Amino acid sequence: MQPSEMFVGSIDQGTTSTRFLIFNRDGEPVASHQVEFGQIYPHPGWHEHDPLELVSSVETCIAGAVQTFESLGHARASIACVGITNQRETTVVWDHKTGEPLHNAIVWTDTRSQAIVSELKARPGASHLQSLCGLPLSTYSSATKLLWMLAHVPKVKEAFDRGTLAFGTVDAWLVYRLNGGAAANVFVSDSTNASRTMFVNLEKLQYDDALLDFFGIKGKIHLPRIVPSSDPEAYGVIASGVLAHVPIMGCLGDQSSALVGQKGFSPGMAKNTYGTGCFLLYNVGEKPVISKHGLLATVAYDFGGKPVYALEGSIAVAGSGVKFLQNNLSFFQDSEEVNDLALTVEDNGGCVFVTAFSGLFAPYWIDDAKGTIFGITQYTQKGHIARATLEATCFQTKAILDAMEKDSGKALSELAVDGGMSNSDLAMQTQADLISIPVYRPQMRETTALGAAIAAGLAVGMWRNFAELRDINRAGGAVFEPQITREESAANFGKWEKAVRMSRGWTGPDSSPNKDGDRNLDAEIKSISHDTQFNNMTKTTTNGTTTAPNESRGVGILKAVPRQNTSPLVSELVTSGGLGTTLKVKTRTAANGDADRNRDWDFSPAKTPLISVSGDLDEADEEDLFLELRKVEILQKLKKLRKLKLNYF
Ligand SMILES: Nc1ncnc2c1ncn2[C@@H]1O[C@H](COP(=O)(O)OP(=O)(O)O)[C@@H](O)[C@H]1O
Ligand SMILES: O=P(O)(O)OC[C@H](O)CO
Repeated sequence: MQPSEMFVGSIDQGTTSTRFLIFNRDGEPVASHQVEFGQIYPHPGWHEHDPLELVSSVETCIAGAVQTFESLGHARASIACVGITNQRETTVVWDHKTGEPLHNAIVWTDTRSQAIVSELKARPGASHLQSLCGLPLSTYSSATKLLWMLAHVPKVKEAFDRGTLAFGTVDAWLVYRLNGGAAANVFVSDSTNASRTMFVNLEKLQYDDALLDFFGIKGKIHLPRIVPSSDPEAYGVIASGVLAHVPIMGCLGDQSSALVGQKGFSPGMAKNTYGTGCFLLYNVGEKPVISKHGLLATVAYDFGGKPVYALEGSIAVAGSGVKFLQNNLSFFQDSEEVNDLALTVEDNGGCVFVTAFSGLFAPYWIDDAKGTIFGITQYTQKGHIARATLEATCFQTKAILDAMEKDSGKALSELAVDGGMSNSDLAMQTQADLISIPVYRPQMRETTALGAAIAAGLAVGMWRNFAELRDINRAGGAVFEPQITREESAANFGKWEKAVRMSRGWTGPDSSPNKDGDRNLDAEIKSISHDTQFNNMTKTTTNGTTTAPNESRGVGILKAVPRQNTSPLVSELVTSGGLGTTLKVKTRTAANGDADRNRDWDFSPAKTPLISVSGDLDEADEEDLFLELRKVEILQKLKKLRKLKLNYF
């Protein structure tokens, strides 16, 4: 078949719906089919999918789109191959022998592993994970979801003990099942998906023994082989249905796929996809960049040569906020109505909605926040809440762009967008206003599906190189220019940042006001935990002398200096005396020896009111410790102590 006669199918398995699109060589979708599937919310903060329903939704979409394709006069045989793109991190476990799932998939938004995350953060080696795999420890990654299942689902633990437990992200599960399951046993995952598990070394794109060891699964679980995102052999062939025998040749996590679909092939190019969540990926070239400002390092795409990496800003709630207004609050019947509802009012009327349904992801990583609406009065209408919902994603995008600029040293000149919520003109205008650069929205917004089609199409020779993709989806886009000043934008953003600070700690211990004014201190502690970076820390000995951190031993008081040195309560907190008790932090010698000593903190403030630190501390140790102490729970302990005292042995 000549490349010009070929079509390529693309399975787009998203968080709320599945689609199958068939693209021609001009990158135009000629036929498609989409279905929504069940969202299972067993408890607050839990979110599951039925793995078998995910597979059947794919099969339904393939059948529906192929039927349309044929009704348009095309031959099924002209579909040369299929690509897959999928929701990332969502964790599926099945029995390697039978191919049957052992539990519902735990979706990327699910926060049930919060306690596991806290426990893992206190383990030796925790502070080094991000430099290996690019991801912070959080409820978001697959690893903590898997550990939750091992701890709480007997069937999963039994399979683990028997040695028959298979783990995969959605791509691996779909490829496995579409190939026929256990009989064919095609068990692979592409690098962009595999790198979201926390099990993979980001530079080598292979499982990392230190990471597997850390999570306690080394050699005990069946993991998919990691393969390039575009490969004519690795992904096997569809075993049954209307596309039986058609090969699968490409696979990309959906956010990587959208970057490819937007043709973000050069370093410095970025895209922001407003789907269920919202994800900004910035191409950084052939070396990963480990963020210092709350972003993730991830694989942009891996087409067989050198992999290309991206900095990623992940926002947990975007379109799902719109769905919440629709399904939970009955504000409207269809997502697209949010735009008109928001336009019934001139502005947000003073409302700020921190849509922290899953805590807040990048760049904040606050797992003890929950969704909170600030500024409600008798004046508030549905329209204000609708606006505040759209604005929440735009504010977080602004925070991510600021962080990205700090990490990369470069500012974006334009933001390319796509995904369901990008259909809202108001949301995109708001976005341009808040980030003070133009927002470009292509005419064809199925860029996620297009990315997987490109990955597969490159493998089959439908396109030979990136140059041949140049004209795809170039015409007819819309540009949203900023319409407010930078000062107005900064004022709006300041309000958002305040709301973020105030949403912290909701799932932490409750506290009530008392006559000592604890309530004010509580609020201040929350803001300290956010505002204070603790990297200007000084250590003051009991006689008041300030010393370099690694010089002294004996008893000392660590003094946290706020970033702009403006919060008087910080010094009150550390110097005003109080109960004189100390909290206890034990350091453990890391398994891999001296280099790691004292860098991990094992403490349980609930059990002991004493912090003591054994061994030598260098500056990095103290910084690590204080990152831990930023946790609101700990700071609330400090509130009682009014002083933090560290014992050095
Ligand atoms: N016109 C619209 N305005 C605002 N939000 C929309 C609109 N159309 C769809 N959405 C939102 O976009 C999301 C679906 O986008 P999509 O890119 O298909 O996401 P996913 O791949 O995560 O399933 C839904 O959460 C929906 O509420
Ligand atoms: O379903 P989406 O499009 O919001 O994407 C989900 C992401 O892949 C989660 O990391």
